[in-house]
Amino acid sequence: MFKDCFKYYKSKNPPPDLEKVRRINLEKTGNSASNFGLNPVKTWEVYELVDHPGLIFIKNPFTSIGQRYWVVRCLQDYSKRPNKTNLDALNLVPEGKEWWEVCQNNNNKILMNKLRWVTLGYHHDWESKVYAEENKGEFPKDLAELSRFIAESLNFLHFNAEAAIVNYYHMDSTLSGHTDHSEHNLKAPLISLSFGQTAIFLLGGKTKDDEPSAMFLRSGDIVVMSEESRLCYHGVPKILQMDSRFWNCFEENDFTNDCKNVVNICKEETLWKPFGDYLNNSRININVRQVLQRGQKRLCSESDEKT
Ligand SMILES: O=C(O)CCC(=O)C(=O)O
Ligand SMILES: [Fe+2]
Repeated sequence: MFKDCFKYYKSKNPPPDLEKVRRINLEKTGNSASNFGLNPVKTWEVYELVDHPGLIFIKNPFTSIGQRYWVVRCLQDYSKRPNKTNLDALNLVPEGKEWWEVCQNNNNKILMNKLRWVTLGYHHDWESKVYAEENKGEFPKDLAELSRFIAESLNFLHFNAEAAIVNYYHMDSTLSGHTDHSEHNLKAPLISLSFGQTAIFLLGGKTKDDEPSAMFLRSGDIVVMSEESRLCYHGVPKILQMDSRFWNCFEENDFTNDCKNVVNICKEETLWKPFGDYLNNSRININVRQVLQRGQKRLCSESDEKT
């Protein structure tokens, strides 16, 4: 069922329907939203899918400059060593140099499209499907704070961002149906942020036989997978071209943040241009997870588990 649906959306351009949703009213009002490039919480449009309890959708709560901020972080900063990327195995970026810098200096479009994922914090080993203590990098403080702010706004308290996968999609990229089950803490929600071109997102059930629902994920949209939906199959069969109004509409300009050089790039059109050019044919998804149970200090390494 999931596979058939995946193929259907991959080959056609059907509009997904998202009719069966219920609106959620948030009682919370966070003051620090603007520090993260978010509009005030009281203006957020938040929905839960009726057929998938626990799947929460926040319709683009970001300001344009806020969207730009996270895009610059993903392209220029999170892609840097020692964070692990799919490029590590390919030896395409010379020692001492960084991917984004090399792409810009040589206008290297081929290399630009080769980056598919970066992991932050605990690295998820795709082969063994485990997170290991030895494989841990530093988790970016700004992304951890953004994630906690989003979680708390939805009443998920004490969310600790410990791992993230940043997925970089181009117009022909897909992500096949899977569940995210390697985290030790499966009660904590999974927070997914999308920027750039639009994705068709499929959300199925606990098995591949359940019929999935399809929805558009546009630039700035946030999906939170929690409770019953936390372990459901999901995937991205198609990326669709969108216009760039989401990150180019400057009605506001009061964004301040510790990363002054990033904010400066977001506000200066000439500095922003290469990032905007990338985004015109790409989608970036940041998928944030809590790995540990609350109170658990560290993961057991494999040898600990055996003894
Ligand atoms: O790109 C997306 O919207 C989903 C990404 C995802 O499911 C994952 O990284 O596990
Ligand atoms: Fe996933």
